[in-house]
Amino acid sequence: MTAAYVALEGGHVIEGRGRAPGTARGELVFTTAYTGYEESLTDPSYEEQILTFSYPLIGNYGVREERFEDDRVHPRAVLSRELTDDVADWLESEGVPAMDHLDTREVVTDIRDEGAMKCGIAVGEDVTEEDALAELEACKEMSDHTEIGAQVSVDEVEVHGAGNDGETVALIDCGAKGSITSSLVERDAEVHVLPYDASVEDVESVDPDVLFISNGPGDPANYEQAVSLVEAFVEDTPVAGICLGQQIVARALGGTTEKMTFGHRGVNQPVLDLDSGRVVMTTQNHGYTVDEPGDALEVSQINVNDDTPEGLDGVEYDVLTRQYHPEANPGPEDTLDFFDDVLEMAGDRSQRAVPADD
Ligand SMILES: NC(=O)CC[C@H](N)C(=O)O
Repeated sequence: MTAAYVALEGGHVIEGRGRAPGTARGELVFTTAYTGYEESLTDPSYEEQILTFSYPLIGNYGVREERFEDDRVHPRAVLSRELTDDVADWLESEGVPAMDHLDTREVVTDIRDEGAMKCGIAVGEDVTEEDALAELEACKEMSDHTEIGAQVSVDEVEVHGAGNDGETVALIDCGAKGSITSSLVERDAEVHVLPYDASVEDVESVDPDVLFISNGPGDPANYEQAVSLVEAFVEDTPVAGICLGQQIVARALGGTTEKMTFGHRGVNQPVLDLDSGRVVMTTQNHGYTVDEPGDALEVSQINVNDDTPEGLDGVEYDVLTRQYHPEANPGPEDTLDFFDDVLEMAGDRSQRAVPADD
């Protein structure tokens, strides 16, 4: 049996069974999702994290590329009670260490008590506890990954749905899940995917009907350029955001963000819409949250478990954001109408922009 050790912040080491070799370090988090492991493992928002699945059996319906949200696995390592060979082989081929046969209830309880924490992992024929502890020692705080956007963004502009007759979207790619783009293209939008550090001129050259800030990994405080884009465009152009995007929009408009203890990661987070009184089940993956939205934004939706802001509306400006993942993938599709609402908001703008008859 291949040896496997995971070292938690504070030095507690847990032994398991090696399933994919290698050493790694990252912020230890857990998801409660019981399906959707292909989507979660390819979600760029897990960059620089080590993902623990609390559901005990992962991989029982194989690995299919059409489910991927990006072209590679993003967590630095994977912990599970039981991983199937399909998933273990996939992770090995991606160079992502994985272990199973450990008590993931213990790991999840530690994270819930102590918060998302630094972690080191070592898996292989000859590895020792010390190898996992050395990784832990070298692990950085998530907020110290200041260039994390560059690790996950496109390098060049990509256009999806070219020639579609719907709205034009400038999607700032801070680590966007593929299904955000496809949800927009399915609704006839032409989506210009721009790098996370795109300039005001880059966005102007697209002349978008809506500026859309994507999800992404790490601390929203490390996305200053995206914050300045929202500041530059919000008076004249509708603005939308998902997850990291909500946090960036809030920071741009006078709000603040903070780190949560262990965050929300799963596919059954209940969210209350304050206007309609309707509760929807949502997919989530975040460790930061909007603390104060600021005067320019009002909270439209809250998390039923802890009252944190799940949706923000502009008070004067056309702004619509969600902390959860309305595109699902994985998870429930209760919230896909967010994309209709965003494109309707964008359409109102493009109609305003039509020159008056003379
Ligand atoms: N899915 C996301 O966009 C995550 C946002 C941010 N990195 C957080 O952890 O809160």
